[in-house]
Amino acid sequence: MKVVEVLHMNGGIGDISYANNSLVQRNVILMTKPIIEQAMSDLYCSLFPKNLCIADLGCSSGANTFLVISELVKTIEKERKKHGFQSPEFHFLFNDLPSNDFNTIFQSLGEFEHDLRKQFGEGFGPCYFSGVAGSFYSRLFPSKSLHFVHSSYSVHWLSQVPDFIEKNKGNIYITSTSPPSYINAYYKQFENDFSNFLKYRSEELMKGGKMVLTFLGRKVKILIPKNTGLIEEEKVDSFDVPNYTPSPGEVKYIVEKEGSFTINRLETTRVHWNNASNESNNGGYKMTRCMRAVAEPLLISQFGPKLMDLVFQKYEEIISDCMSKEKTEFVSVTVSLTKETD
Ligand SMILES: C[S@@+](CC[C@H](N)C(=O)[O-])C[C@H]1O[C@@H](n2cnc3c(N)ncnc32)[C@H](O)[C@@H]1O
Repeated sequence: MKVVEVLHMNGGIGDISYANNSLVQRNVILMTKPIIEQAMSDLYCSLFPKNLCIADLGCSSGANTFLVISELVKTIEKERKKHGFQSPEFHFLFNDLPSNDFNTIFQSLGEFEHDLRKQFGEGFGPCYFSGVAGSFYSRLFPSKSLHFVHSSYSVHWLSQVPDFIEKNKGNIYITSTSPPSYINAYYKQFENDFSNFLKYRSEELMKGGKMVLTFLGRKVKILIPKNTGLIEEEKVDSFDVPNYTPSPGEVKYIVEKEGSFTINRLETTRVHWNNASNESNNGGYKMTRCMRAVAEPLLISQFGPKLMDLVFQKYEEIISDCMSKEKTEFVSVTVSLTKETD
């Protein structure tokens, strides 16, 4: 499987689209808002740039990327008014893999810019928007061209499924019974990918530039339905999900080992699944739609489209049962970084 070609969220604005099922990710962004705000305000007040270049990496196709941008703009507008400066020229860069539904973003840009102008009034901007298709595990932008990089719930996706010595029979992801060599292969892949990510961003960010990254972190109970005979066993055994949920310690270790960035903040947040889906009764249904919007294209690439309704029906049963019995929560790890050197 070539992750770069296969991975994307469900596009469009339909029932099972990412755009309509990304409330969990929205709530995560809202929870990490103070960290994003502080990083942006520190950056603005140390450089007072006249042109400001901001990139959202793994932006997908929903409104969450606009939420991040408008929060960043709010912080900058507040600070520049306080200091009596003119509004900077904004350049916003939306990045995702080539198969992402960029059209949904582009079609919303007019309305988004109109809302920004309405909110910030005379003297705001101008704003320029660009879509950048490509993997963030490669160079995406010119050297020292960026002031600020944001990425939420994206960098835990790996560039590839690692090479395994031992298979993880009957499962498509790490579970408590996975062989240690399988878990280690995932960690090594994450370490390699995240180090490359840091290296490329350090080349693209200017001195004093900042980056806030949020990962889906460890300690989440992994709810993957055991194969119940719906799908041939060999197909399950030959498929592994290309993502790794790191612990805060692992993030810290890799950032320090790579050496290009200083850590300003490293925080863990927890979002209860019922809060995450804004539902107290129908949480299982909502969470299933959210998972489907994220995972379906990947699953279709291995198992075909026919069984998807049935697979997610089963998933909903398991997840609803689990949510009714125990505390189910997402753990997010957020790190705020500065590139101190030239
Ligand atoms: C769960 S979505 C998060 C979207 C958005 N940031 C949010 O918080 O709602 C993860 C996104 O990361 C993108 N992604 C994964 N690996 C990537 C890579 N190597 N380069 C660029 N984007 C990637 C996926 O295509 C997907 O759109």
